[in-house]
Amino acid sequence: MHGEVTIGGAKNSTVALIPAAILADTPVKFDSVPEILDVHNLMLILEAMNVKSHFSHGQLEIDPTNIENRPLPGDAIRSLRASYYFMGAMLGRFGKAVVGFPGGDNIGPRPIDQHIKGFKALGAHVEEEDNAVRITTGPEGLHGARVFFDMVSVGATINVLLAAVKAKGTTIMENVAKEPEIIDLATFLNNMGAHIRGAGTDEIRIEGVESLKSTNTHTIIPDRIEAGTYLAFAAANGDGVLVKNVITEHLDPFIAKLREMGVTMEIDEDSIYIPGNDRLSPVTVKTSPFPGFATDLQQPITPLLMCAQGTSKIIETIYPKRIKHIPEMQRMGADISCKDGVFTIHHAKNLKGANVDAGEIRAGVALLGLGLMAKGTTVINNADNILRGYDRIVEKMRGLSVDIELLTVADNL
Ligand SMILES: CC(=O)N[C@H]1[C@@H](OP(=O)(O)OP(=O)(O)OC[C@H]2O[C@@H](n3ccc(=O)[nH]c3=O)[C@H](O)[C@@H]2O)O[C@H](CO)[C@@H](O)[C@@H]1O
Ligand SMILES: C=C(OP(=O)(O)O)C(=O)O
Repeated sequence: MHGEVTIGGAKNSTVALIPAAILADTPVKFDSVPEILDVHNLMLILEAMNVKSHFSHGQLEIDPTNIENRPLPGDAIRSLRASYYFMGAMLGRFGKAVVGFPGGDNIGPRPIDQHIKGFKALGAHVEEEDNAVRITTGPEGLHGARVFFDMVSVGATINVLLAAVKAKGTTIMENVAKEPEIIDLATFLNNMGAHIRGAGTDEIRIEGVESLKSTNTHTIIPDRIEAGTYLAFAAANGDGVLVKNVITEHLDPFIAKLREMGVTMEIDEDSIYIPGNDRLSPVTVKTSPFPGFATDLQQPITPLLMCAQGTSKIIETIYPKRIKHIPEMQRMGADISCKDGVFTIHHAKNLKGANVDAGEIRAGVALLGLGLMAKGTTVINNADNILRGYDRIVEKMRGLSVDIELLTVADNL
């Protein structure tokens, strides 16, 4: 790999910002929007609610002024995890919501009990029916409340925040997630008149407001997981790769791990250059909520760990069943195993290209990374899972001299 790559807007911000847009009483505009399947599926959901949207060259305009509370399309809802943000957003907008159970990556059980606990604390009535969640409120609508989350959850923090932003009175959410994407969402809402304080700390305080109005374009923060993916691949296969549009602070634990492995990096204000060809040491990676090492980067860093002289370990504490890549990597000749959420990764000697399956987004991209190191051609089936969240990945990889081709294209991309 050789050349430059520019990181796109964060998937996990974008998929929260789009549902949040329906809380506005004006059209809203986003910039630096990634070209990913999740965005197209969220646009289909908006369309079903009579919300017009237009997406071109990284600019997304959404006009929720004629929104109607209509049933949402099941296929689009099931195509991504973040469709559940319509629960909080529709509650905030209409005081009621019926949303099908979400899809998203197949990475083991993903309960939403904390989201529901938060909605109930705000005064909502929640019922589960026919694979959907029906949430209603009385004539008074939602009211502010104190919510203590039993575990740190990105999704529950965002969903309850979306519901609370227009609720009457003060909401205090404790033990919340601190991910940069939550700060991005709060910034967008505050710029429209919301009163959210503490995003990025473990307590968020919201004073409900009556109306939200957009007056400027919101530029989405760069995707730290996309950046980490390219950095890991560059360190494994690179011959001079510059990764641009990076907020390096968002990648602190990842960069620290690369450093511990012995990866040479030239870190600038908003870019990182990796010369490549370093002799690498094995490490132990333990995933945890931000500011810890992101679970979404444990699979993308795996091919790099196979370049180290020795045995590395990954301890996956968030999704111990996030293992879809393992049998596929074994078929490519990798010496990797997993027991109870602990992955053991040995130095790889004789990797060979194979026909493999992208079981989910990060498993898929990790196979792509391993394919770069393997002899021969790798064919990745179900590549839609990668396209769910990696902005123009084929184009970007080609720009880094990778010989890659998209064989079938999803209908709605
Ligand atoms: C769209 C989006 O932003 N997705 C990200 C989000 O997913 P998501 O928001 O689904 O992940 P959470 O932070 O909610 O999950 C963290 C942990 O809490 C558990 N949990 C969560 C909610 C709940 O009500 N009950 C419960 O038990 C989950 O099973 C998991 O073990 O954060 C994950 C953890 O950083 C990332 O891997 C995903 O990329
Ligand atoms: C798990 C992920 O996404 P989602 O929550 O959208 O399934 C991910 O981005 O790695």
